[in-house]
Amino acid sequence: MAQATISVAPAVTDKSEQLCAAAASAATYSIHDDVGEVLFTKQQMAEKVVEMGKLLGKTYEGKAPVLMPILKGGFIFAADLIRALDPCPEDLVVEFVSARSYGARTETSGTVQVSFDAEAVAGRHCLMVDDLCDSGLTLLTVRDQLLAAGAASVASVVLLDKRARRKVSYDPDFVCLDCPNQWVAGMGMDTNQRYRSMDYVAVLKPEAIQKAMHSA
Ligand SMILES: O=P(O)(O)OC[C@H]1O[C@H](OP(=O)(O)OP(=O)(O)O)[C@H](O)[C@@H]1O
Repeated sequence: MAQATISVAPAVTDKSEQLCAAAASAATYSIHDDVGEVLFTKQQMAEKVVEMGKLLGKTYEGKAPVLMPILKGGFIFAADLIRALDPCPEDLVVEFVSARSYGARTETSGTVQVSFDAEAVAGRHCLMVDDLCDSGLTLLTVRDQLLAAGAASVASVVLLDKRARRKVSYDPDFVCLDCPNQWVAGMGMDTNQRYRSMDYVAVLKPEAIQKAMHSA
């Protein structure tokens, strides 16, 4: 039998800039072609997630928290954060929250549709995990519904906080990075469902936003 060999590429600590440069010269389309500016690199975010994992690990030690990723955008940050919790709280459980307000738009619709398992949160310390706090409406709405379902406490952690866009009286309890007032994508954040898989946060080219918004 022929022996299979796997070639190992040289270690790269951060690929964001190289990906954009490579996309610019590539003949075939890549989502990286649509990037106007890289705002936060993979490495910058990874460092913040490690710090946050230590802070939250200590904060929730002995509290048996419920980690609640807010779908869809929060799933990538939540996956990174849960593995960074140090120490990992005993009896930690994960429950997903479905929340949606933007759809194929860049402004919140003003109404957030929320669903979660109410039985799983009664009497528990809940930590909402989201990619972004923008108007604040999503986290405010989910928090109120968790408290109404009997949660013992509700706090939030976000990867990015876009304070300039706040429309309601709500600030996340834990913030990894402050975000400028620009439409951003990547690390779970979408533009009409695209770009969530980029492992960095970017400002898209205006024409790319228009194209994504008008795609099926
Ligand atoms: O502070 P806000 O103005 O409420 O905006 C923040 C929310 O918007 C995005 O979700 P979106 O409703 O776009 O759904 P998605 O997570 O499925 O992309 C994001 O993931 C946050 O949950």
